[in-house]
Amino acid sequence: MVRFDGISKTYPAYRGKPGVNALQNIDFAIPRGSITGVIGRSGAGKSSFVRLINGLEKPTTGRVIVDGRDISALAGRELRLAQRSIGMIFQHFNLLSSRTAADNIALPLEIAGWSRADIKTRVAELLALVGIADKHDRYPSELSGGQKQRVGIARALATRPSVLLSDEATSALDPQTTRAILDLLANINRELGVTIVLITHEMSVVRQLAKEVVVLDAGRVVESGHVADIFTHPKHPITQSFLAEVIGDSLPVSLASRIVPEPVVGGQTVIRIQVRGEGAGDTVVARLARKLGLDIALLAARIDEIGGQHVGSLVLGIPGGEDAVTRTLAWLSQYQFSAERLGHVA
Ligand SMILES: Nc1ncnc2c1ncn2[C@@H]1O[C@H](COP(=O)(O)OP(=O)(O)OP(=O)(O)O)[C@@H](O)[C@H]1O
Repeated sequence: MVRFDGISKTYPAYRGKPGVNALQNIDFAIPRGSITGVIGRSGAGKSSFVRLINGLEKPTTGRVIVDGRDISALAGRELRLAQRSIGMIFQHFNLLSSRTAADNIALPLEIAGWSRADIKTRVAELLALVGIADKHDRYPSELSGGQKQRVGIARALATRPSVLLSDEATSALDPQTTRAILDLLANINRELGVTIVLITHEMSVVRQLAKEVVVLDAGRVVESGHVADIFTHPKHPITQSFLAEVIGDSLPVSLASRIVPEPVVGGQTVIRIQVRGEGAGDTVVARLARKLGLDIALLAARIDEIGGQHVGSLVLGIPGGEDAVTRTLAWLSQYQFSAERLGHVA
């Protein structure tokens, strides 16, 4: 388990630049064996958050406890020993270009003083684990981005850490390779029980891999919890904006161009319903049409899945004038669907 106890981090003023409160008043626990996504805009404090976990930064106040030990109080040899149980992978892989894949993976083991024979066995094991056993003697320049990140993952896991930190590890990869690397990380979490903490600005990464999420804004934790709960009921504007990246709130152009502000005789009122929760949107149109006896039109729909829950929106055309719209909105609010009026179409 990783625990932040009353953490704040201030970078001091430097060469005329003012000091920065990068993290403030953070009390937070990351459960053992979980996959936790840390999201936030640029400068929110994500990197500071993970650098505190592996002791690369010291907190200004508070303690960071990793597996029962106060990592923030350690220095020198004690810190280096503790850091063996915390692996890290990076956006640009950080491999040594003069070393083969195998020798890159061997590096932390050499530093930890393993014997040559043990290193050989362990490196072979790790190359197989990350699916590149055939790349043993390849140099980084001979590997694809995905293969380089596999080497990075193998190196990070070499000393059998209990925590793996990922700093935008898939940001430099194409979507297909990203998916493969995220699948690999999910397997590693499942099979080795390694706690994974991943910084990302990409919602698709959180959606595919994380079970828990921490939302940082201006150095504070503004929301945290299960991915499904947070994204079916996002409270903070930052969380809502991340969600909007996935489900979008733009209408199809052909529909948007038809919507007018004033009612159209014989036309429809356009409303948008937010869909949140498992199966939430499946039957709403049919139930609404049946209950109110209206020929409701489904004008647009976008539903996605996050943490096994549906999130998205349905855009409906309600015929029959103001009375029908009022009855529709009343019915929707009774079933806790939030709805907004977008205008009218002919
Ligand atoms: N070593 C440092 N010295 C001074 N200020 C720093 C240092 N590292 C980070 N900061 C500042 O602290 C704040 C938080 O930075 P941090 O890198 O933790 O955020 P981030 O969310 O990871 O951002 P990004 O997504 O852009 O990497 C920013 O205002 C940044 O400029």
